[in-house]
Amino acid sequence: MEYDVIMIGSGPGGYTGAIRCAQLGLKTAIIEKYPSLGGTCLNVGCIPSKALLDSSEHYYNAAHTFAEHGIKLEDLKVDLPQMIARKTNVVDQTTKGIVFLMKKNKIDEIHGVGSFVDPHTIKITKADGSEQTITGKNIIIATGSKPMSFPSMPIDKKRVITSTEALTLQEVPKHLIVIGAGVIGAELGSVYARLGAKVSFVEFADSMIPTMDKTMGKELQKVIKKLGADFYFSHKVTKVENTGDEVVVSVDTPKGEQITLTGDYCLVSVGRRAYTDGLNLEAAGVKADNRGRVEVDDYLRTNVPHIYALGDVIRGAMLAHKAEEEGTFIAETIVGQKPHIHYRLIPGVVYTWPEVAAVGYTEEEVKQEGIPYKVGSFPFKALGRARASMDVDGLVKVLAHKETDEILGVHMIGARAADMIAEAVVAMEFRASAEDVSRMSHAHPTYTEAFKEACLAATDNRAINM
Ligand SMILES: Cc1cc2nc3c(=O)[nH]c(=O)nc-3n(C[C@H](O)[C@H](O)[C@H](O)COP(=O)(O)OP(=O)(O)OC[C@H]3O[C@@H](n4cnc5c(N)ncnc54)[C@H](O)[C@@H]3O)c2cc1C
Repeated sequence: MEYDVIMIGSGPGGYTGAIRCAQLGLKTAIIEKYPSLGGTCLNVGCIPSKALLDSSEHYYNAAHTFAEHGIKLEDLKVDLPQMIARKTNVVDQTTKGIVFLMKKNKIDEIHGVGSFVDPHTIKITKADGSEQTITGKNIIIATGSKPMSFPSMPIDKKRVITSTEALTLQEVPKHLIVIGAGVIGAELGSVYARLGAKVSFVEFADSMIPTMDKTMGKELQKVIKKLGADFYFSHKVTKVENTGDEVVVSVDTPKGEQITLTGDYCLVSVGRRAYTDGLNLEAAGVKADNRGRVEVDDYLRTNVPHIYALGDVIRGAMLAHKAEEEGTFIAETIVGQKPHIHYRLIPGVVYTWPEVAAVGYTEEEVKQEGIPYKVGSFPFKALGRARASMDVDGLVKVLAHKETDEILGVHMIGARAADMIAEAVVAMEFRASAEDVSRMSHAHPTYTEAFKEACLAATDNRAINM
């Protein structure tokens, strides 16, 4: 065999796993069908969406909060093409960094569509039509996911768009209809709401971010409502039609009535599905489940023992850091180490402002599993630091075991929640109790005090109002 490991796909799971393989002395090749490395996350996902979220927050603050800080601006304008250009520049810099890391770790980078010829052989079809065939002792499928849609919502990439097109719009929509108020819909909807678009969320479930703790969805709705957005929960989209300059979205209400919403753009963000198109899994005998996800065991092995899979193409949360952990896990498994991933402790974040972040059980899950629990929560408006910065929206909610006080879940909405959740992950990895956290010193005044106070509240209702 030419390679110890062939990685198919260069997203966060693929490039992280390839680097760990190389660090462990395995001769590694990475195959990527696009000209740039980094996958969904770097090119059309995590990084560009965060770049636009930040730009839109700066604009919103300049327009709405600077005056109260005593900063006066005149003639404030949104220059969306410049925002998009900055985002593209951030993406380019980041993807170039991955190319550098491949070279540094002596990983062979091959561009083209990889497909199985047999369980050890991969054919790469390049953009110019030429082909190359390579063999590997181990093969890792890291081909990610693609946006989902339904036949009633045909994507035309002009007015009926997915997250990919929403990251490159050249004008701020007048009225953006977002189908699906999950993480991606909430983030991109809030970008354009902050830039001045009227945004309407149509969601089949009864709240925003429906897979997270219900309290978070309600709080997020309150802050997004302040941006002028409106919400159609428990509503079902039956038809989406591009009529030229407009998009008409037909919706069934919970009472069975039919209404139509008319906007200039419609973002379809109803989820993503595993991507294995063109891989020719059959030639290797690799099985996928009925949702198209590659089936893996606890070691991330497919039914063919030397073929592994990771990230969005397998079961579990579609998150970049989950894929990264799995890349490292597989590399270490191949060389006979005993790595560890604690799936329950993979945090989830929504990068709206304020941010939402969570780890562990939701309140709905502990109820469902019959785990005895208690709740402590603390509002941001009671934090000195939050008031000084005018970041008073949000709260921290801690779920702890009723008898042992072990922290079971932490849910935050508020400024810097995305960074603050790391403390909760560490605490839970070491099985800390709410009292353990409440007895650790947290600098004052900081946002992190909200976590300490929520733990105090969960321990014995001792939160101190700051
Ligand atoms: C708008 C948006 C925002 C997001 N924000 C976040 C966030 O903030 N945080 C977070 O954790 N997650 C976020 N995600 C999710 C995150 O992007 C994915 O979970 C992550 O990219 C999955 O990594 P992966 O390595 O499994 O696959 P991917 O990143 O999807 O990479 C797969 C790669 O495989 C390549 N490929 C596919 N088939 C072949 C083939 N046959 N041959 C060669 N190459 C192939 C693809 O071109 C792609 O480059 C976001 C997603 C979107 C869409």
